[in-house]
Amino acid sequence: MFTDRTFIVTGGGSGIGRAIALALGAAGACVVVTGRTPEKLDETVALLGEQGADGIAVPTDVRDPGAVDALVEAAVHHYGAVHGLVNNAAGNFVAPGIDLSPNGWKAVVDIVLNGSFYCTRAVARQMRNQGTGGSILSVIASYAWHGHPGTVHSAAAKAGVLAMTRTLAVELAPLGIRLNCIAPGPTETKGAGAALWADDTARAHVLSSVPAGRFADPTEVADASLFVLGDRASYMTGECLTLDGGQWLGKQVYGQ
Ligand SMILES: CCCCCCCCCCC/C=C/C(=O)SCCNC(=O)CCNC(=O)[C@H](O)C(C)(C)COP(=O)(O)OP(=O)(O)OC[C@H]1O[C@@H](n2cnc3c(N)ncnc32)[C@H](O)[C@@H]1OP(=O)(O)O
Ligand SMILES: NC(=O)C1=CN([C@@H]2O[C@H](COP(=O)(O)OP(=O)(O)OC[C@H]3O[C@@H](n4cnc5c(N)ncnc54)[C@H](OP(=O)(O)O)[C@@H]3O)[C@@H](O)[C@H]2O)C=CC1
Repeated sequence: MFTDRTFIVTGGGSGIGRAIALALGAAGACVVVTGRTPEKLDETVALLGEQGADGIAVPTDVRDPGAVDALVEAAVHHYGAVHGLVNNAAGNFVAPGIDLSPNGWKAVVDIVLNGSFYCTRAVARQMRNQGTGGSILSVIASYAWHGHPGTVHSAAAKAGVLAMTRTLAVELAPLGIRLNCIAPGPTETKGAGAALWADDTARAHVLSSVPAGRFADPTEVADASLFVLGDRASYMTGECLTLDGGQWLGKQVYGQ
């Protein structure tokens, strides 16, 4: 289903982004992984190579719109076209909003909301030029709609990404470009562990909020992402697929 298609995956050097990149590669796609740390991207490309898949690393800071344009140009230069984008790059930490500095707010909003817009805009322009259509997936979180104490920057930014997705889904549908979100629940990654549940108490607290009683594995998020990105979801746009073990429906997110 993904053969002869090229996908850009931001934050593709770790965690969920790497799992999505590897799943896309296993399904036949050419994968352009991006992020700020070249070594992590090179590791993903090596893993793609081990499974017989084709991928390249293009280090980019998604906060820089010029660098994002250059990322898309590099993908086109190497593979000839771009058919999909996964907005996965993110920053996060726990801080009460009242104590958050303007720069702390900006650090997260710049990566999550502004970065996702710059990437979406650049890739959609390329798809328009190609006349091919395409599929864009943004990784958000259910606190985009219910909020969460301690992560006002990320919750607000993810809510912005959801609104961006729904708005552009309508604008870009005539061009054959679909935009959707996926909202994973707590997922076992080093990045989220360090940012959100760094000690055993915090980890147990997060776990207690998940009716399914466990964290997600990044491969589970990747499997669902491939469904949304691929042709089996060809009439799905402006939507958000939640896979969180029942966490937000359980309404225990705010418990102490
Ligand atoms: C209680 C929460 C439980 C929630 C459970 C809900 C279910 C799960 C849903 C989870 C959804 C989302 C998950 C994720 O997003 S996980 C992704 C985690 N990965 C990363 O964060 C990787 C990338 N991270 C970073 O790059 C950095 O952490 C950062 C975002 C900070 C950006 O780095 P940068 O180098 O650009 O920024 P600086 O270090 O220069 O800092 C900029 C300002 O931010 C302030 N800051 C940074 N860390 C903290 C902190 N821990 N507390 C307060 N303030 C912080 C820093 O001081 C700078 O501000 P000032 O200049 O004013 O000092
Ligand atoms: N794990 C979880 O529980 C959940 C995660 N999510 C979302 O899933 C996505 C992946 O998170 P996860 O895998 O857990 O965490 P990671 O920390 O592993 O992933 C974040 C990635 O973003 C990249 N990144 C950060 N800042 C930038 C930047 N300015 N430019 C380009 N790349 C950047 C990082 O690479 P580098 O630092 O090298 O740039 C890293 O690869 C995020 O969008 C997160 O919000 C959603 C719900 C739950």
